[in-house]
Amino acid sequence: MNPPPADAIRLTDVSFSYGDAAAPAIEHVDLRVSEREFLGIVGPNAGGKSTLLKLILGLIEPQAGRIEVLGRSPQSSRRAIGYVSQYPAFARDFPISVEQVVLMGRLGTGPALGSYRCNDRMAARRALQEVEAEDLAPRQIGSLSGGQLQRVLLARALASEPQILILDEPTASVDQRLESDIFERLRVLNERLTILLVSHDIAFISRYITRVACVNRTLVCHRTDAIDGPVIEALYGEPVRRVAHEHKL
Ligand SMILES: Nc1ncnc2c1ncn2[C@@H]1O[C@H](COP(=O)(O)OP(=O)(O)OP(=O)(O)O)[C@@H](O)[C@H]1O
Repeated sequence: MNPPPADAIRLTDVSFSYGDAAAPAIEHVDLRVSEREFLGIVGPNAGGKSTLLKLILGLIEPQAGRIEVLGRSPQSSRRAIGYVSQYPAFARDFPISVEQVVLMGRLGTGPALGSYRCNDRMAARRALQEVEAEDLAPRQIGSLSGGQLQRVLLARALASEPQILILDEPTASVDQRLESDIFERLRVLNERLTILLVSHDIAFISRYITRVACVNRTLVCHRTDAIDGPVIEALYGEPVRRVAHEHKL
């Protein structure tokens, strides 16, 4: 019998509050994500989804509980995570080429500072090939369509050759055809990468994910085979954005 897959991410009784905020953003959260799992993360606005991602990325530290990423602290594993944010961290009219944007994904992956090395350029090219956007390399970033930009941002995350990919609403600004296109790519990438994906649309993502974590200060996981098709409709009726979503402690 094959051994069960190792945990890529493990949170044990994690709580986090911002400054002197009255209520914690995340409270008593337990979560285990296996290697090569594709986990969806849903929840209402201000439910704590981005806070959960920031904790896993090691950008903030919990006041209570323990987080392990690939068996180490989130800070030690930071380079093993590729991250696609909801909004690009640069102005669309900044005069920079697609290749240079994807190369940014190599920053911090090696000892050299300043100029990129040959293997950085090769990794950037491989990442662009993987999202079928090689021909976009010389284009100015500002000239891309929303769907092309999304693919380039995915390539930037892949350029660091990560083991885990984390995406925060990657398809928020693209239409449904492009959304399906991105998700088909993620399905292929999931054969070798663990993927965590924040979305407001559980009905759509349930075709691709194995489990969904509902975050509303606390966290509850559901297997998608248990909440498929008509059950999703019955549970949510419409996108989670509009659903009052309470967890009992
Ligand atoms: N930097 C911050 N300082 C203080 N409070 C914050 C900060 N970032 C988030 N919060 C608060 O923490 C709570 C959780 O926010 P978070 O951004 O994690 O939710 P979210 O589920 O990602 O929301 P959305 O779907 O609207 O993006 C909210 O009450 C929010 O106001």
